Amino acid sequence: MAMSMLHTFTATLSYSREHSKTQRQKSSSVICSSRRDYVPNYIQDPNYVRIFDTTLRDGEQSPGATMTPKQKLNIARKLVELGVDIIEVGFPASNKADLDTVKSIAYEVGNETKDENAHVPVMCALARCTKEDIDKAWECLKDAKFPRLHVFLATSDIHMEYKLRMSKEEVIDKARSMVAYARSLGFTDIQCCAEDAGRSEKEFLYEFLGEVIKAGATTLNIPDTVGFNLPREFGQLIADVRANTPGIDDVIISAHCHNDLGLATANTLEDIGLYRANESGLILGKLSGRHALKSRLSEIGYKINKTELDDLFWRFKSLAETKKVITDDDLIALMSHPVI
Ligand SMILES: CC(C)C(=O)C(=O)O
Repeated sequence: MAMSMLHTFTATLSYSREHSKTQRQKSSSVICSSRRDYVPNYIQDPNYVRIFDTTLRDGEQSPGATMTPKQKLNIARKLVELGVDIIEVGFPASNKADLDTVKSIAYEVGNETKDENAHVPVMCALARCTKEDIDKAWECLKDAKFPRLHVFLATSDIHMEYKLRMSKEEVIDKARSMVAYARSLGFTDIQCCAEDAGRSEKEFLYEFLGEVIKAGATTLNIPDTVGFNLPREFGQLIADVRANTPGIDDVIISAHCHNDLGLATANTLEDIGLYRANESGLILGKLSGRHALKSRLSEIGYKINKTELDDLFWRFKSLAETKKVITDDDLIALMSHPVI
């Protein structure tokens, strides 16, 4: 079961977020202003987050969530209106109906329009790591303005042993050669997915990802395929991938989280607008005392003496008169401007 931004109420669909190395979440006005010059492996504005919507593909995997071709086209049009950057339109090799639908949606909404300022999203199709699947994806997307291939292969021990029956070396070899094959057909925008990344052995994952970057992948999809990761763990996984994958600065990282434990949004947004309480569950505000302040500071890494606490406490109190909650960022700002 996965989840989407659009269909959270059904808890069925999938929701991905892409960002470059230094990105954080940003407002929709920034999203609109930065979208125009699409470069697959590079986002000019370091604060811009690309939205990859897989309602039409992963969303359909939930029991009872199947859609007719007409419904899919209507949804695709709505996604364009919403300004979604990348629409995963389907999995052409899975059945003929999907192939036809991907082709027609790519034609209807993924092409140049007369209005050169109109938003044309990237059209993405899923494929296993086989030539047949990749050929079908290319057949559907080759005339789109921005065609993207999403190719996947599992990297967790359990999937490699029991589903793929392949060794680590074979998995790397296959992924590398299929990314290169997609390039040879004409795909210049290739999203490579390490399926079940959330349960994969990390050193192997870095190696796999590094190799597909060398072969020509432009986005790396890091999924929590079985909806099993917790937010801190998933955040750490992304941080580790960033820190340890060779060539990572040349690609975009995409998070793809499933909602089996109800954590897809929290896992995806590495920030969900909640204030973090201290270990005893308290939020800092105008009623907080010295002890609470000192203990939160220590939790975020500041050790201060009595004199420093005296100084800080009164500045903290006067700030707390002006806002409801004092965040960690506020504390960091207060600490970086000591009066004594
Ligand atoms: C098959 C891939 C792309 C996926 O949806 C997942 O791993 O969650």
